[in-house]
Amino acid sequence: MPEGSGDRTSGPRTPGHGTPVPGKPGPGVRRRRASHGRTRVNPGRRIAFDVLVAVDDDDAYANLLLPARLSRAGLSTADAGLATELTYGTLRGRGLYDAIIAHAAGRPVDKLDTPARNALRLGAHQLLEMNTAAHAAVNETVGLMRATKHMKAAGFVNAVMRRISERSRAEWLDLVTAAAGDDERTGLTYAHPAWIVAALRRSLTAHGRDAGELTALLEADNVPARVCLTALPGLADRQAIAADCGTPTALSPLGVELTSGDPYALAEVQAGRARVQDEGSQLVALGLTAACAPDGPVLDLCAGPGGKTAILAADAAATGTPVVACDVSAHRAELVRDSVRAIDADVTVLTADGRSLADDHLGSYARVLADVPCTGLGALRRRPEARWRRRAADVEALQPIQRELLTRAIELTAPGGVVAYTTCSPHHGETIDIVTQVLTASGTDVEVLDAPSILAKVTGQDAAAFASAKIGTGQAVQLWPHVHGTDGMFLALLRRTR
Ligand SMILES: C[S@@+](CC[C@H](N)C(=O)[O-])C[C@H]1O[C@@H](n2cnc3c(N)ncnc32)[C@H](O)[C@@H]1O
Repeated sequence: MPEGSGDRTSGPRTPGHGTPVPGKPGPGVRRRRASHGRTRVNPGRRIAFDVLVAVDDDDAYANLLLPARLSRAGLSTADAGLATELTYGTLRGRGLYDAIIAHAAGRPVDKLDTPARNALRLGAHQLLEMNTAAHAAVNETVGLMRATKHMKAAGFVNAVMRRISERSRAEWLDLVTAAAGDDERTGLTYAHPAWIVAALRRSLTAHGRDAGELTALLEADNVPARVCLTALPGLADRQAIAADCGTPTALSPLGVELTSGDPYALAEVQAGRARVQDEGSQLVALGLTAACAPDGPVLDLCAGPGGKTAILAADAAATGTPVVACDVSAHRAELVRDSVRAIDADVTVLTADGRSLADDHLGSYARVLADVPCTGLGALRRRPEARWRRRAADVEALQPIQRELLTRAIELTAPGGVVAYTTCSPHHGETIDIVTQVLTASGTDVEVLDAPSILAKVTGQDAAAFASAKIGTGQAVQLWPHVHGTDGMFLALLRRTR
């Protein structure tokens, strides 16, 4: 029998004294009348619940759906803040909450109906992370079931919530990790699946860092990213934007960290002269513009939605250099067109598979950006559900296209020209391994540049701040959320020698 169905016979086999039986209210909790028409649910909590159900049922993206729902609902700042904390916090902590719910309900969470499962996740987050008083968290979770007309599940949810409320987070953690291996325990503690814990540990060392940084990295993934803007060079006045609503970023010479307000409401953003963009994304685009290369056109091979294209185009506008931007998705190519609308540059946007751009493009570009599709393991703080959606097998599945796109990027580059290979993942299998494999196949036609020194010039920092894996005679850059405060962007700069 699927759950949320008021199955009163299931649940733990030997409930102890005072332990509520799923489907029946426990001591001290009065059963509310089934007057769902009158059950009031905080609008922020209701939106969080709807988003969780859509993420679970329809593979929706919380970072897109939640802002849309919030702006439609016109909530107070407090309620919008509550909705955001409930949604993101619950999605991030799903691994631990599911283990606890399964224990308290006596069955795995995938045997529960979607509404009951997500109401319980929300309730567990309130109880164990937000320290909401037990009676309030239980009543609000049950009220949510009633308000959304899941009357039969309300009793079951009530009983499971009461059982969860009997232990603290630390006690639950001890209980559900008692038989767990190291990575699983670390994952449940720091809200990551065990395979990502293992992959990030290995990636830290592969990029020349200490495995002891793992906890700091996992914690950084659980902190919402700073909101940063790029003031496009020649179009927007960075200092003026910073004076208005933020502070200049420490690393990117184009960046402003927003300290208040809605970035999309800013006049400069609406006019396309400034863009919302992570500081790490700014840096890898600037790494390509700062490398020494012959004069000649610029290609952005995987351009959508156009954040980096806008930087490349603004830079190229100063010299009248043509820019070609390509994306396999027509919708994303359209976003690229929009990203450069304010820039007075010669930009051509193509909808095409970068692996098979027409042969007349071969060997013709002075600078090529290959910002390839990847797992996004460096941007987990932006997409709280992504860590639970991704699978270890995704890394391997993406490798062929990453290799093909980088190989094609090199073929499209003129002799002496520079390719930037970038990912928003630090996974060694998508970064160092891909560059090494493609270099091996390219023989002596390609050399690896010293990307840390190039970024040092861009940022005014010491190159050591960006030191990462040595590849051939050069070195890549791996940015980290816990070190640089940016997304985990990877950058390798390669010169085609002939
Ligand atoms: C990491 S995103 C690029 C982000 C972009 N550079 C930016 O800064 O806004 C990767 C992009 O590659 C595109 N893509 C995937 N496969 C491709 C292919 N074979 N050829 C060209 N683009 C591709 C995806 O549609 C996606 O827009």
